[in-house]
Formats: sequence, C-alpha cells, structure tokens
Amino acid sequence: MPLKPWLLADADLAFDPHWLTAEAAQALFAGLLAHVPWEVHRIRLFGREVDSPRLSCWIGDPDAAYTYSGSRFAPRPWPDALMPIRERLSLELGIGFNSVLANLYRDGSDSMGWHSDSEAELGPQPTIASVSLGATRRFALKQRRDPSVKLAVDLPPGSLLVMRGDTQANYRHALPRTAKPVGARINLTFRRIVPGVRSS
Ligand SMILES: O=C(O)CCC(=O)C(=O)O
Ligand SMILES: [Fe+2]
Repeated sequence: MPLKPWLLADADLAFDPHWLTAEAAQALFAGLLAHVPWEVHRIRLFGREVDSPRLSCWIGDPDAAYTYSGSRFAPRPWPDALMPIRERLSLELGIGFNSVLANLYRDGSDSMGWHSDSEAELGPQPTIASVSLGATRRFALKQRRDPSVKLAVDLPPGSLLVMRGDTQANYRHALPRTAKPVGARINLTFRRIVPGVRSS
C-alpha cells in the first residue's frame, strides 16, 4: 500500500499502516528487542537531568553524532536487521538516512513528552521516517501557534509515518502514557544528520 498524505494545516505528513507485513514487523520487533543495546538516556526536564521514561538506543554511521534533549550521543553501529529497512526507506523517500533513534516503550507507563525534532544537525526541513513495531500506541501532534489544532492517531505495528517539510517547525509531537494494559512497543525514527553541523 502506498504512503497516503494526511491533511493537517502547515504540516507535511504521510502514512502507510502496512509498510511492513505483520510477519516482517513481528520478526524485526523480536530481533531488535533481543539485540539492541537498550539503555536509559538522561534528558533535561525543567532544567534538571532525569532518566527518560523509556529505553533508547542511538544508531548511526560513525560521523552522525547527535544532540538529543541536551545530551550528545555517539551512535552505535547498525544492527544487520536494520540495513534493509534503512535501504528501502532511503530509496522510497529519496533521503540518505544515516541514523536512527530506537525507542523501547516497555509498557503503558513509558512515554515521550511533547517535542519537535528540530536540532540543528537535522537541517531546516528534516524528513523523519517513523516505523512502529510491537504494541499499538497513540501518537499525538499539536500545532505550536494554535495548540487547539491537533491530531492523534494509533500507530500499529508495521506502520510508517513520515514527517517532513515544515512539520517540525510548526508542530510538536508526543507519545503519551496510557492507563490501558499494553505490551512493549519499539519505534524507529530514521533521520539524516547533516555532516559537520552541530548544535551548541
Ligand atoms: O515513539 C514514537 O512514535 C515517537 C518517537 C519520537 O518522537 C522520536 O523518537 O523523536
Ligand atoms: Fe520525535
């Protein structure tokens, strides 16, 4: 099924609920769960350093160093299982993705707060390709200028959400916690770090 555009003012979003087959999504989920060196990243929240409420791993080419939530991460090497995914995304979207942030939400109490992926290393109009695996969780977008302009959507396993153009400049997004009993979810956000650019 092709990527379908999603209409949201001043954003550029596209979605394919079945980018991977159920079998491929399940196999990738199991492989990454077992083999990615998951760690707790520290994030800055209201001026204080705290553990982020999820497990993460920053993966990328050696020159794709990245600052995330105020901390600088040297990327881990690419696991074999991600190479075909990276290839296919780069071909389909015409972007040389050189890094991916993998997040593991162990259950409904793991989450990601409101943010936009607007670090200087990503350039002014970054294309971010988000692949979801495991449990379905709700993803939310909220316009910066008028927070009543918002969208929430369930991201099922095997789905691909592409955020590009001015989406990061005009919107924040989040993966809210949920009281519903849910299993583990892995999300992969493929990015292109512009070599040589770094934020302060
Ligand atoms: O888990 C998600 O769907 C979103 C992850 C995200 O926003 C990020 O990695 O920057
Ligand atoms: Fe994000």
